[in-house]
Amino acid sequence: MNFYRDATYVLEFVEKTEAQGRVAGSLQTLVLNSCKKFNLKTNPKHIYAAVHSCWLYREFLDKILQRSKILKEIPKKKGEPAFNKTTIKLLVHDLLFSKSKRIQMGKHPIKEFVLKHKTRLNSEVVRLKLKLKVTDLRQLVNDNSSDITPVRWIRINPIRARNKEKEVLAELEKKFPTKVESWTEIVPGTIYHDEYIPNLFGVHPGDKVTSHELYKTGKIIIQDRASCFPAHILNAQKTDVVIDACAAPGNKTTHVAAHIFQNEAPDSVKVHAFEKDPERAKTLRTMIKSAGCSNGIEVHVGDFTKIAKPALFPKVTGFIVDPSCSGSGIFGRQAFDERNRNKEQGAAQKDDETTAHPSEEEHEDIAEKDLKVRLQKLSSFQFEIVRYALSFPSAKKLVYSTCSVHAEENERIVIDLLLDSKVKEAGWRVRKRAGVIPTWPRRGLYTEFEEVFRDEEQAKELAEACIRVSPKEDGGIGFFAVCFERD
Ligand SMILES: C[S@@+](CC[C@H](N)C(=O)[O-])C[C@H]1O[C@@H](n2cnc3c(N)ncnc32)[C@H](O)[C@@H]1O
Repeated sequence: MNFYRDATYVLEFVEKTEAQGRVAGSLQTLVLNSCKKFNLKTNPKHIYAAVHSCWLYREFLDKILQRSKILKEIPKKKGEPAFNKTTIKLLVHDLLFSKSKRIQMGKHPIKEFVLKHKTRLNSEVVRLKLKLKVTDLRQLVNDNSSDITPVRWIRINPIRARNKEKEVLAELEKKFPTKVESWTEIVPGTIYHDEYIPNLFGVHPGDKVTSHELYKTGKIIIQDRASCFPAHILNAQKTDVVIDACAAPGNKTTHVAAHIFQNEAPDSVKVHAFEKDPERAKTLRTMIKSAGCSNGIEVHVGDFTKIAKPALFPKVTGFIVDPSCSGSGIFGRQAFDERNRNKEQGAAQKDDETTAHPSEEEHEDIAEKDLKVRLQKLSSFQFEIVRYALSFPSAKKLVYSTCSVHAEENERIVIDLLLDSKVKEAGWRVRKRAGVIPTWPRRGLYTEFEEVFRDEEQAKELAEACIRVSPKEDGGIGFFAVCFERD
Protein backbone atom coordinates (compact mmCIF):
# COMPACT_ATOMS: atom_id res chain seq x y z
CA MET A 1 0.00 0.00 0.00
CA ASN A 2 2.95 2.35 0.74
CA PHE A 3 3.91 2.29 -2.92
CA TYR A 4 0.42 3.28 -4.10
CA ARG A 5 0.15 5.93 -1.39
CA ASP A 6 3.45 7.53 -2.50
CA ALA A 7 2.57 7.22 -6.19
CA THR A 8 -0.75 8.94 -5.39
CA TYR A 9 1.04 11.98 -3.94
CA VAL A 10 3.20 12.21 -7.06
CA LEU A 11 0.43 11.66 -9.60
CA GLU A 12 -1.73 14.27 -7.87
CA PHE A 13 1.21 16.69 -7.95
CA VAL A 14 1.82 16.02 -11.66
CA GLU A 15 -1.86 16.44 -12.53
CA LYS A 16 -2.10 19.64 -10.47
CA THR A 17 1.05 21.12 -12.09
CA GLU A 18 -0.21 20.20 -15.53
CA ALA A 19 -3.63 21.72 -14.84
CA GLN A 20 -1.98 25.02 -13.85
CA GLY A 21 -0.57 25.62 -17.32
CA ARG A 22 2.64 25.16 -19.24
CA VAL A 23 4.90 22.52 -17.68
CA ALA A 24 8.64 23.20 -17.62
CA GLY A 25 11.08 20.28 -17.41
CA SER A 26 10.44 16.61 -18.05
CA LEU A 27 7.99 14.27 -16.36
CA GLN A 28 11.00 12.59 -14.79
CA THR A 29 12.13 15.88 -13.21
CA LEU A 30 8.63 16.56 -11.97
CA VAL A 31 8.42 13.09 -10.39
CA LEU A 32 11.86 13.41 -8.79
CA ASN A 33 11.05 16.86 -7.44
CA SER A 34 7.79 15.73 -5.92
CA CYS A 35 9.41 12.64 -4.36
CA LYS A 36 11.82 15.04 -2.64
CA LYS A 37 9.13 17.57 -1.79
CA PHE A 38 6.99 14.92 -0.04
CA ASN A 39 10.04 13.17 1.38
CA LEU A 40 8.87 9.81 -0.01
CA LYS A 41 10.58 6.57 0.92
CA THR A 42 9.60 4.59 -2.20
CA ASN A 43 12.23 4.34 -4.95
CA PRO A 44 11.52 7.29 -7.31
CA LYS A 45 12.21 5.06 -10.31
CA HIS A 46 9.33 2.76 -9.40
CA ILE A 47 7.07 5.74 -8.87
CA TYR A 48 8.16 7.22 -12.20
CA ALA A 49 7.36 3.97 -14.03
CA ALA A 50 3.84 3.88 -12.57
CA VAL A 51 3.11 7.59 -12.99
CA HIS A 52 4.56 7.67 -16.51
CA SER A 53 2.38 4.79 -17.64
CA CYS A 54 -0.70 6.24 -15.92
CA TRP A 55 0.05 9.52 -17.68
CA LEU A 56 0.25 7.79 -21.08
CA TYR A 57 -3.09 6.02 -20.54
CA ARG A 58 -4.74 8.96 -18.75
CA GLU A 59 -7.38 9.69 -21.39
CA PHE A 60 -8.50 6.04 -21.58
CA LEU A 61 -8.35 5.66 -17.82
CA ASP A 62 -10.51 8.73 -17.27
CA LYS A 63 -13.11 7.42 -19.74
CA ILE A 64 -13.11 3.94 -18.23
CA LEU A 65 -13.43 5.29 -14.68
CA GLN A 66 -16.26 7.57 -15.72
CA ARG A 67 -18.24 5.01 -17.73
CA SER A 68 -17.83 2.23 -15.19
CA LYS A 69 -19.08 4.67 -12.49
CA ILE A 70 -16.62 3.09 -10.05
CA LEU A 71 -15.71 6.45 -8.50
CA LYS A 72 -19.36 7.13 -7.70
CA GLU A 73 -19.54 3.88 -5.78
CA ILE A 74 -16.69 4.60 -3.41
CA PRO A 75 -18.04 3.80 0.07
CA LYS A 76 -18.21 6.60 2.61
CA LYS A 77 -16.52 6.74 5.97
CA LYS A 78 -17.76 9.43 8.34
CA GLY A 79 -19.39 11.14 5.36
CA GLU A 80 -16.11 11.25 3.37
CA PRO A 81 -15.05 8.90 0.51
CA ALA A 82 -13.17 5.98 2.06
CA PHE A 83 -10.69 5.74 -0.86
CA ASN A 84 -8.67 8.33 -2.76
CA LYS A 85 -9.70 8.67 -6.45
CA THR A 86 -6.12 8.96 -7.69
CA THR A 87 -5.13 5.79 -5.83
CA ILE A 88 -8.05 4.03 -7.50
CA LYS A 89 -6.84 5.30 -10.85
CA LEU A 90 -3.38 3.83 -10.17
CA LEU A 91 -4.88 0.50 -9.14
CA VAL A 92 -7.17 0.38 -12.18
CA HIS A 93 -4.20 1.23 -14.40
CA ASP A 94 -2.23 -1.72 -13.02
CA LEU A 95 -5.20 -4.05 -13.34
CA LEU A 96 -5.91 -3.10 -16.96
CA PHE A 97 -2.70 -1.82 -18.50
CA SER A 98 0.35 -3.10 -16.59
CA LYS A 99 2.35 -6.03 -17.95
CA SER A 100 1.21 -8.39 -15.19
CA LYS A 101 -2.37 -6.99 -15.20
CA ARG A 102 -2.24 -7.28 -11.43
CA ILE A 103 -2.53 -4.90 -8.50
CA GLN A 104 0.77 -5.19 -6.64
CA MET A 105 -0.65 -5.10 -3.14
CA GLY A 106 -1.55 -7.53 -0.38
CA LYS A 107 -5.06 -7.87 0.96
CA HIS A 108 -6.56 -4.41 1.41
CA PRO A 109 -10.13 -2.99 1.26
CA ILE A 110 -9.25 -0.66 -1.66
CA LYS A 111 -7.93 -3.60 -3.68
CA GLU A 112 -11.07 -5.61 -2.95
CA PHE A 113 -13.18 -2.61 -3.97
CA VAL A 114 -11.44 -2.31 -7.35
CA LEU A 115 -11.48 -6.08 -7.98
CA LYS A 116 -15.22 -6.10 -7.30
CA HIS A 117 -15.55 -3.89 -10.40
CA LYS A 118 -13.11 -5.91 -12.53
CA THR A 119 -15.73 -7.26 -14.97
CA ARG A 120 -17.28 -3.86 -15.51
CA LEU A 121 -13.87 -2.23 -16.00
CA ASN A 122 -12.87 -4.88 -18.53
CA SER A 123 -16.08 -4.48 -20.48
CA GLU A 124 -15.40 -0.71 -20.68
CA VAL A 125 -11.99 -1.51 -22.15
CA VAL A 126 -13.67 -3.72 -24.78
CA ARG A 127 -16.21 -0.96 -25.60
CA LEU A 128 -13.43 1.59 -25.95
CA LYS A 129 -11.42 -0.71 -28.24
CA LEU A 130 -14.47 -1.24 -30.46
CA LYS A 131 -15.18 2.46 -30.58
CA LEU A 132 -11.59 3.35 -31.41
CA LYS A 133 -11.30 0.43 -33.85
CA VAL A 134 -8.16 -1.08 -32.31
CA THR A 135 -7.42 -4.52 -30.96
CA ASP A 136 -5.20 -3.14 -28.21
CA LEU A 137 -5.25 0.34 -26.65
CA ARG A 138 -1.45 0.24 -26.62
CA GLN A 139 -1.66 0.90 -30.37
CA LEU A 140 -2.88 4.39 -29.55
CA VAL A 141 -0.38 5.16 -26.82
CA ASN A 142 2.65 7.17 -27.78
CA ASP A 143 5.13 5.85 -25.25
CA ASN A 144 7.86 8.24 -26.40
CA SER A 145 10.28 5.32 -26.53
CA SER A 146 12.25 7.29 -29.09
CA ASP A 147 12.44 10.10 -26.54
CA ILE A 148 15.39 8.66 -24.61
CA THR A 149 19.11 9.22 -24.83
CA PRO A 150 21.06 6.75 -26.99
CA VAL A 151 24.02 6.74 -24.55
CA ARG A 152 24.41 7.11 -20.79
CA TRP A 153 27.50 9.28 -20.32
CA ILE A 154 29.56 9.02 -17.14
CA ARG A 155 32.51 11.15 -16.09
CA ILE A 156 35.03 10.34 -13.40
CA ASN A 157 35.08 13.03 -10.74
CA PRO A 158 38.77 13.72 -9.93
CA ILE A 159 37.90 15.55 -6.70
CA ARG A 160 36.53 12.28 -5.27
CA ALA A 161 38.79 9.91 -7.21
CA ARG A 162 41.94 11.64 -5.82
CA ASN A 163 44.59 10.49 -8.30
CA LYS A 164 42.97 7.08 -8.50
CA GLU A 165 41.14 7.57 -11.78
CA LYS A 166 42.68 4.35 -13.12
CA GLU A 167 41.32 2.38 -10.19
CA VAL A 168 37.89 3.97 -10.62
CA LEU A 169 37.95 3.02 -14.29
CA ALA A 170 39.04 -0.53 -13.46
CA GLU A 171 36.13 -0.78 -11.04
CA LEU A 172 33.77 0.56 -13.69
CA GLU A 173 35.10 -1.95 -16.20
CA LYS A 174 34.13 -4.80 -13.92
CA LYS A 175 30.53 -3.84 -14.66
CA PHE A 176 31.22 -2.94 -18.29
CA PRO A 177 33.91 -5.44 -19.34
CA THR A 178 33.83 -4.93 -23.12
CA LYS A 179 35.35 -1.82 -24.64
CA VAL A 180 33.85 -0.60 -27.91
CA GLU A 181 35.48 1.74 -30.41
CA SER A 182 32.47 3.92 -31.17
CA TRP A 183 29.46 5.00 -29.12
CA THR A 184 27.25 3.64 -31.90
CA GLU A 185 28.43 0.11 -30.97
CA ILE A 186 27.35 0.40 -27.34
CA VAL A 187 25.16 -2.49 -26.16
CA PRO A 188 24.45 -3.54 -22.55
CA GLY A 189 27.67 -4.39 -20.71
CA THR A 190 29.99 -2.42 -23.01
CA ILE A 191 31.87 0.82 -22.44
CA TYR A 192 33.13 3.51 -24.80
CA HIS A 193 36.05 5.82 -23.91
CA ASP A 194 35.17 9.24 -25.28
CA GLU A 195 37.61 10.86 -27.66
CA TYR A 196 36.69 14.49 -26.86
CA ILE A 197 36.36 14.74 -23.08
CA PRO A 198 39.00 13.19 -20.82
CA ASN A 199 37.72 10.65 -18.33
CA LEU A 200 34.27 10.49 -19.94
CA PHE A 201 32.70 7.14 -20.79
CA GLY A 202 29.58 6.01 -22.59
CA VAL A 203 27.48 2.99 -21.57
CA HIS A 204 24.11 1.61 -22.58
CA PRO A 205 21.18 3.71 -21.23
CA GLY A 206 19.50 0.52 -20.02
CA ASP A 207 22.48 -0.37 -17.82
CA LYS A 208 21.98 0.67 -14.20
CA VAL A 209 24.58 3.07 -12.91
CA THR A 210 22.86 4.88 -10.06
CA SER A 211 22.99 1.86 -7.75
CA HIS A 212 26.76 1.48 -8.26
CA GLU A 213 29.02 2.29 -5.32
CA LEU A 214 31.10 4.63 -7.50
CA TYR A 215 28.02 6.70 -8.21
CA LYS A 216 26.85 6.70 -4.61
CA THR A 217 30.26 7.93 -3.44
CA GLY A 218 30.41 10.71 -6.06
CA LYS A 219 33.41 9.19 -7.84
CA ILE A 220 31.43 9.05 -11.05
CA ILE A 221 28.87 11.58 -12.23
CA ILE A 222 26.22 11.02 -14.91
CA GLN A 223 26.47 13.89 -17.38
CA ASP A 224 25.66 14.05 -21.05
CA ARG A 225 28.71 14.40 -23.28
CA ALA A 226 27.65 17.72 -24.80
CA SER A 227 26.92 19.10 -21.35
CA CYS A 228 30.61 18.43 -20.52
CA PHE A 229 31.75 20.67 -23.38
CA PRO A 230 31.41 24.08 -21.62
CA ALA A 231 33.72 23.32 -18.65
CA HIS A 232 36.15 21.53 -20.98
CA ILE A 233 36.23 24.55 -23.32
CA LEU A 234 36.54 27.02 -20.42
CA ASN A 235 39.45 24.93 -19.12
CA ALA A 236 39.67 26.83 -15.82
CA GLN A 237 43.02 26.62 -14.04
CA LYS A 238 44.04 26.81 -10.37
CA THR A 239 44.45 30.58 -10.67
CA ASP A 240 40.93 31.12 -12.05
CA VAL A 241 37.79 32.20 -10.24
CA VAL A 242 34.63 31.25 -12.13
CA ILE A 243 30.98 32.26 -12.00
CA ASP A 244 28.34 29.81 -13.14
CA ALA A 245 25.48 32.23 -13.76
CA CYS A 246 22.67 29.66 -14.14
CA ALA A 247 23.91 26.73 -12.16
CA ALA A 248 21.23 24.21 -11.07
CA PRO A 249 21.25 21.26 -11.07
CA GLY A 250 25.01 21.80 -11.13
CA ASN A 251 26.56 19.43 -13.64
CA LYS A 252 28.66 22.13 -15.25
CA THR A 253 29.42 23.78 -11.89
CA THR A 254 31.05 20.66 -10.45
CA HIS A 255 32.81 19.98 -13.76
CA VAL A 256 34.36 23.47 -13.61
CA ALA A 257 35.41 22.76 -10.01
CA ALA A 258 36.98 19.50 -11.20
CA HIS A 259 39.15 21.51 -13.62
CA ILE A 260 40.20 24.00 -10.96
CA PHE A 261 40.81 21.69 -8.01
CA GLN A 262 41.63 18.55 -9.99
CA ASN A 263 42.71 15.87 -7.51
CA GLU A 264 42.80 18.07 -4.44
CA ALA A 265 40.18 18.68 -1.81
CA PRO A 266 38.83 22.20 -2.35
CA ASP A 267 39.95 24.50 0.47
CA SER A 268 38.82 27.91 -0.78
CA VAL A 269 35.94 29.24 -2.86
CA LYS A 270 36.90 29.40 -6.54
CA VAL A 271 33.47 28.94 -8.07
CA HIS A 272 30.38 31.09 -7.49
CA ALA A 273 27.17 29.33 -8.52
CA PHE A 274 24.07 31.47 -9.04
CA GLU A 275 20.62 29.97 -9.14
CA LYS A 276 17.36 31.90 -9.24
CA ASP A 277 15.01 29.10 -8.22
CA PRO A 278 15.28 28.23 -4.48
CA GLU A 279 14.03 24.65 -5.02
CA ARG A 280 16.57 24.04 -7.77
CA ALA A 281 19.24 25.63 -5.57
CA LYS A 282 18.60 22.83 -3.04
CA THR A 283 19.34 20.23 -5.74
CA LEU A 284 22.43 22.22 -6.69
CA ARG A 285 23.71 22.08 -3.12
CA THR A 286 23.09 18.32 -2.96
CA MET A 287 25.01 17.78 -6.21
CA ILE A 288 27.90 19.95 -5.00
CA LYS A 289 28.08 18.05 -1.73
CA SER A 290 27.95 14.67 -3.42
CA ALA A 291 30.78 15.73 -5.77
CA GLY A 292 32.90 16.73 -2.75
CA CYS A 293 33.02 20.40 -3.78
CA SER A 294 31.22 22.15 -0.90
CA ASN A 295 34.33 24.06 0.21
CA GLY A 296 35.15 25.19 -3.30
CA ILE A 297 31.77 26.38 -4.55
CA GLU A 298 29.61 29.10 -3.02
CA VAL A 299 25.92 28.99 -3.91
CA HIS A 300 24.10 32.31 -4.32
CA VAL A 301 20.32 32.05 -4.55
CA GLY A 302 18.72 34.77 -6.67
CA ASP A 303 18.70 36.38 -10.08
CA PHE A 304 22.29 36.59 -11.30
CA THR A 305 21.70 39.89 -13.10
CA LYS A 306 20.40 41.46 -9.88
CA ILE A 307 22.48 40.01 -7.04
CA ALA A 308 25.87 39.56 -8.72
CA LYS A 309 27.27 43.10 -8.80
CA PRO A 310 30.46 43.20 -10.93
CA ALA A 311 32.25 45.31 -8.31
CA LEU A 312 31.73 42.53 -5.73
CA PHE A 313 33.51 40.01 -7.92
CA PRO A 314 36.69 41.76 -9.05
CA LYS A 315 38.68 38.52 -9.26
CA VAL A 316 36.31 36.55 -11.48
CA THR A 317 38.17 35.48 -14.62
CA GLY A 318 35.77 33.03 -16.24
CA PHE A 319 32.08 32.39 -16.82
CA ILE A 320 29.76 29.56 -17.62
CA VAL A 321 26.42 30.89 -18.85
CA ASP A 322 23.98 28.09 -19.55
CA PRO A 323 20.62 29.84 -19.19
CA SER A 324 17.10 28.49 -19.36
CA CYS A 325 16.24 27.72 -22.98
CA SER A 326 13.54 26.06 -25.04
CA GLY A 327 15.14 22.68 -24.28
CA SER A 328 14.40 21.63 -27.84
CA GLY A 329 17.52 19.44 -27.83
CA ILE A 330 16.72 17.41 -24.74
CA PHE A 331 14.84 14.16 -24.23
CA GLY A 332 11.96 13.27 -21.95
CA ARG A 333 9.99 16.41 -22.70
CA GLN A 334 7.96 15.00 -25.58
CA ALA A 335 4.90 14.18 -23.49
CA PHE A 336 4.69 17.65 -21.93
CA ASP A 337 5.69 19.50 -25.10
CA GLU A 338 2.83 17.83 -26.94
CA ARG A 339 0.42 18.63 -24.12
CA ASN A 340 1.65 22.26 -23.88
CA ARG A 341 1.19 22.64 -27.63
CA ASN A 342 -2.31 21.20 -27.53
CA LYS A 343 -3.25 23.53 -24.70
CA GLU A 344 -2.02 26.59 -26.52
CA GLN A 345 -3.74 25.52 -29.70
CA GLY A 346 -6.93 25.00 -27.71
CA ALA A 347 -6.61 28.48 -26.18
CA ALA A 348 -5.96 30.05 -29.57
CA GLN A 349 -8.99 28.22 -30.91
CA LYS A 350 -11.19 29.63 -28.13
CA ASP A 351 -9.91 33.13 -28.77
CA ASP A 352 -10.82 33.03 -32.40
CA GLU A 353 -14.32 31.82 -33.13
CA THR A 354 -13.72 31.78 -36.86
CA THR A 355 -11.27 28.92 -36.35
CA ALA A 356 -13.52 26.68 -34.33
CA HIS A 357 -12.15 23.71 -36.27
CA PRO A 358 -8.70 24.67 -37.51
CA SER A 359 -7.30 22.66 -40.37
CA GLU A 360 -4.01 20.82 -40.04
CA GLU A 361 -2.21 23.75 -41.71
CA GLU A 362 -3.84 26.20 -39.30
CA HIS A 363 -2.73 24.04 -36.37
CA GLU A 364 0.81 24.20 -37.67
CA ASP A 365 0.58 27.99 -38.09
CA ILE A 366 -0.58 28.43 -34.50
CA ALA A 367 2.22 26.19 -33.20
CA GLU A 368 4.78 28.10 -35.25
CA LYS A 369 3.53 31.47 -34.02
CA ASP A 370 3.64 30.27 -30.42
CA LEU A 371 7.18 28.98 -30.83
CA LYS A 372 8.28 32.33 -32.32
CA VAL A 373 6.88 34.27 -29.35
CA ARG A 374 8.56 31.88 -26.92
CA LEU A 375 11.88 32.07 -28.70
CA GLN A 376 11.72 35.87 -28.75
CA LYS A 377 11.23 35.99 -24.99
CA LEU A 378 13.93 33.42 -24.32
CA SER A 379 16.47 34.96 -26.64
CA SER A 380 16.15 38.45 -25.21
CA PHE A 381 16.72 36.98 -21.71
CA GLN A 382 19.68 34.91 -22.97
CA PHE A 383 21.24 37.94 -24.67
CA GLU A 384 20.84 40.11 -21.56
CA ILE A 385 22.30 37.59 -19.16
CA VAL A 386 25.43 37.00 -21.30
CA ARG A 387 25.83 40.72 -21.95
CA TYR A 388 25.68 41.32 -18.20
CA ALA A 389 28.31 38.65 -17.53
CA LEU A 390 30.59 40.19 -20.16
CA SER A 391 30.62 43.41 -18.08
CA PHE A 392 32.60 41.88 -15.19
CA PRO A 393 35.92 43.72 -14.91
CA SER A 394 38.45 40.85 -14.83
CA ALA A 395 36.57 38.32 -16.93
CA LYS A 396 38.68 36.93 -19.76
CA LYS A 397 36.65 33.95 -21.01
CA LEU A 398 33.00 32.99 -21.08
CA VAL A 399 31.33 29.89 -22.44
CA TYR A 400 27.72 30.33 -23.50
CA SER A 401 25.65 27.22 -24.09
CA THR A 402 22.09 26.00 -24.58
CA CYS A 403 20.41 22.67 -25.11
CA SER A 404 18.37 24.17 -27.90
CA VAL A 405 18.48 23.47 -31.60
CA HIS A 406 17.06 26.89 -32.57
CA ALA A 407 19.36 29.48 -34.15
CA GLU A 408 17.44 32.22 -32.29
CA GLU A 409 18.93 30.95 -29.01
CA ASN A 410 22.31 30.11 -30.45
CA GLU A 411 24.06 31.72 -33.44
CA ARG A 412 21.77 34.77 -33.34
CA ILE A 413 22.71 35.45 -29.72
CA VAL A 414 26.38 35.32 -30.72
CA ILE A 415 25.71 37.75 -33.59
CA ASP A 416 23.76 40.20 -31.40
CA LEU A 417 26.51 40.17 -28.79
CA LEU A 418 29.24 40.73 -31.37
CA LEU A 419 27.28 43.70 -32.72
CA ASP A 420 26.61 45.18 -29.29
CA SER A 421 28.59 48.38 -28.70
CA LYS A 422 29.33 47.66 -25.01
CA VAL A 423 30.55 44.15 -25.77
CA LYS A 424 32.71 45.47 -28.60
CA GLU A 425 34.10 48.28 -26.43
CA ALA A 426 35.04 45.78 -23.74
CA GLY A 427 37.21 43.95 -26.30
CA TRP A 428 35.34 40.66 -26.48
CA ARG A 429 35.71 38.35 -29.48
CA VAL A 430 34.70 34.80 -30.28
CA ARG A 431 37.43 32.20 -29.68
CA LYS A 432 38.36 30.45 -32.92
CA ARG A 433 37.77 26.78 -33.68
CA ALA A 434 41.37 25.87 -32.75
CA GLY A 435 40.53 26.60 -29.10
CA VAL A 436 37.05 25.08 -29.06
CA ILE A 437 37.29 21.27 -29.39
CA PRO A 438 38.62 21.59 -32.96
CA THR A 439 38.11 17.91 -33.83
CA TRP A 440 34.37 18.04 -33.10
CA PRO A 441 32.91 17.96 -36.62
CA ARG A 442 29.52 19.67 -36.29
CA ARG A 443 29.89 23.44 -36.11
CA GLY A 444 27.62 26.51 -36.11
CA LEU A 445 25.23 27.41 -38.92
CA TYR A 446 27.13 29.35 -41.59
CA THR A 447 23.91 30.72 -43.12
CA GLU A 448 23.15 32.64 -39.91
CA PHE A 449 26.50 34.47 -39.92
CA GLU A 450 26.54 34.91 -43.68
CA GLU A 451 23.35 36.98 -43.50
CA VAL A 452 24.97 39.53 -41.18
CA PHE A 453 28.68 39.47 -41.94
CA ARG A 454 29.30 40.20 -45.59
CA ASP A 455 32.90 39.00 -45.38
CA GLU A 456 32.66 35.33 -46.30
CA GLU A 457 35.85 34.41 -44.42
CA GLN A 458 34.64 36.10 -41.23
CA ALA A 459 31.23 34.41 -41.43
CA LYS A 460 32.92 31.06 -41.97
CA GLU A 461 35.32 31.60 -39.10
CA LEU A 462 32.49 32.50 -36.73
CA ALA A 463 30.37 29.52 -37.73
CA GLU A 464 33.40 27.25 -37.30
CA ALA A 465 34.03 28.71 -33.85
CA CYS A 466 30.63 27.47 -32.64
CA ILE A 467 29.81 23.91 -31.67
CA ARG A 468 26.54 22.23 -32.46
CA VAL A 469 25.47 18.81 -31.28
CA SER A 470 22.58 17.17 -33.04
CA PRO A 471 20.17 15.33 -30.71
CA LYS A 472 20.52 11.51 -30.92
CA GLU A 473 22.57 11.66 -34.13
CA ASP A 474 25.61 12.79 -32.10
CA GLY A 475 25.04 10.42 -29.19
CA GLY A 476 23.08 12.55 -26.73
CA ILE A 477 21.18 15.78 -26.28
CA GLY A 478 21.07 18.60 -28.82
CA PHE A 479 23.45 21.35 -27.77
CA PHE A 480 25.19 24.58 -28.71
CA ALA A 481 28.37 26.11 -27.27
CA VAL A 482 30.56 29.09 -28.03
CA CYS A 483 33.42 30.77 -26.19
CA PHE A 484 33.96 34.53 -25.85
CA GLU A 485 37.43 35.75 -24.87
CA ARG A 486 39.51 38.89 -24.56
CA ASP A 487 43.10 39.76 -23.66
C1 LIG B 1 19.61 25.16 -18.28
S1 LIG B 1 19.52 25.26 -16.58
C2 LIG B 1 21.21 25.15 -16.10
C3 LIG B 1 21.77 23.75 -16.12
C4 LIG B 1 23.13 23.68 -15.45
N1 LIG B 1 24.06 24.57 -16.08
C5 LIG B 1 23.71 22.27 -15.49
O1 LIG B 1 24.48 21.95 -16.36
O2 LIG B 1 23.37 21.49 -14.58
C6 LIG B 1 19.20 26.93 -16.30
C7 LIG B 1 19.08 27.31 -14.83
O3 LIG B 1 19.19 28.72 -14.74
C8 LIG B 1 18.32 29.20 -13.74
N2 LIG B 1 18.10 30.63 -14.04
C9 LIG B 1 17.31 31.19 -14.98
N3 LIG B 1 17.41 32.52 -14.96
C10 LIG B 1 18.31 32.83 -13.99
C11 LIG B 1 18.85 34.06 -13.50
N4 LIG B 1 18.47 35.22 -14.00
N5 LIG B 1 19.75 33.99 -12.51
C12 LIG B 1 20.15 32.80 -11.99
N6 LIG B 1 19.66 31.61 -12.41
C13 LIG B 1 18.76 31.62 -13.40
C14 LIG B 1 17.10 28.31 -13.91
O4 LIG B 1 16.32 28.30 -12.75
C15 LIG B 1 17.75 26.96 -14.21
O5 LIG B 1 17.96 26.25 -13.02
